[in-house]
Amino acid sequence: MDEVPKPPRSPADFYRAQPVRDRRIHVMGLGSVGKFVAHSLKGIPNAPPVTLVFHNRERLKEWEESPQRLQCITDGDAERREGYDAELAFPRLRYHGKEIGTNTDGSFPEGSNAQRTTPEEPRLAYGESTEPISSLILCMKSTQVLSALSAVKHRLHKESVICFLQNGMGTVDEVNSEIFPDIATRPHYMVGINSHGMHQTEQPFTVVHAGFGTIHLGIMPSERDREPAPYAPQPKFKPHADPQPMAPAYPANPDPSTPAPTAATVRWTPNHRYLLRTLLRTPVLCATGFSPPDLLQLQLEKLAVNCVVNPLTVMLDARNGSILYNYSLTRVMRLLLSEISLIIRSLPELQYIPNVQHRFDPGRLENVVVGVANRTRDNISSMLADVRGGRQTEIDYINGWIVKKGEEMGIKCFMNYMLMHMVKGKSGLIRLELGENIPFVEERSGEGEVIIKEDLGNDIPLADVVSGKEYRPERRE
Ligand SMILES: CC(C)(CO)[C@@H](O)C(=O)[O-]
Repeated sequence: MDEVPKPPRSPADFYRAQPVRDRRIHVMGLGSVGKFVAHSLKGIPNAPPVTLVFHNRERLKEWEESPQRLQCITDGDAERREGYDAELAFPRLRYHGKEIGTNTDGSFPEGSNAQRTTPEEPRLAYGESTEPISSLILCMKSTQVLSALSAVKHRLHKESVICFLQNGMGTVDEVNSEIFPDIATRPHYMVGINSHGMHQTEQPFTVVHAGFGTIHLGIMPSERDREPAPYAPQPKFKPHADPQPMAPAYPANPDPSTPAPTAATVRWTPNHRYLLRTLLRTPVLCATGFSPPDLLQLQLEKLAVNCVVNPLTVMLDARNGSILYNYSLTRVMRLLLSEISLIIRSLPELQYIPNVQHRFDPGRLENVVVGVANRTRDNISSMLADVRGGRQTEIDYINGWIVKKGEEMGIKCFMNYMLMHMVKGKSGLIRLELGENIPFVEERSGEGEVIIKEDLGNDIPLADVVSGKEYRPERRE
């Protein structure tokens, strides 16, 4: 009879039994987060090979003509690291949720819906690669994940691991339905929540690490290895006195159609384990690992913060601290949080987790939001920065996710729906203004700064002075 292989007893046994064959880590999305992560990875002992994946030819050329170093500035000290490989992967353009391909130079093919990455047509542009990718960290904004991932999907296989480092929720679901619909060949996933503060400078390939934070990491159980059911934590202890299982204060399963939980244990693949351990042993990242249910709750807490701070700072065009100590804005915050709390507390995947009703009650969420707004009071939120820069915002993955979940559960989230469209409206206006370079509201005659002339005298009728009929005020340019 064949001997059944024993499960590995320690990480060392695991590595011996299932060695990591490919240590290379690809980083896509080379904004401040991508540069920071790639820079940090090269600072550890026995650093992994890191490939920077550029999204356009000009940027790759700029890199190749530079000393090929990433620079991170912390408290005024610049640290340069080198030894990176570089590649090119043109994002696939998407219109109305559909991929419409790209030319070899990355430009949009006129009137074409052809995709160039079919196996029969493997034409490669300079810098492109067809090598398989084992570990990929995605650092771009949620809005760019689908088009970026599409460009390398043929290089990812069922043992690859993708680490998502985006704000908001819903990206992974979109990737599943749009990029990897087949569960049998879908790569494994990890999710990270970043709270480091970073920004870019004029200097190329440089990031400023302005606020020390953490990265909360967790692996997502693959649907291949388990039934798609809510995550349930393994019971850690049993009460001695009472042989009955512990019952939460709220009914564990208010919705009879919700499937029963399965065990929260996950199957670790070598790539999973390797990428997670590599990120955990990178001190600057301050990364910590969490179980899937814990990570989900941390994501939802961050979502609640982003649902309030980000759109309000956009509408006010002000720093994060502006929403504090303001009676009217507190009313707005509470209305938003009452909807957000209801949606989160109704999520079927949280029903088996104890204390969810208290952790996500509106009062506690308000404390969390106010705490973050206070700690980051001098920051410009990422959404406000996007709106000011004429870029697409992540609102669909923040308030939009709450609205969408509400629709699925039959709960109407009016406040979040309105705020989402206010942000989209404002962002659209600014993008038009920036794109066409036309001032949107032109002054009418008689409007503008009024300069009172010294010699008007008392004999001029007040009405004429005010209307500017006879003595039209001069305007300053
Ligand atoms: C917490 C937060 C709002 C602080 O600026 C940040 O997540 C952001 O800017 O999106």
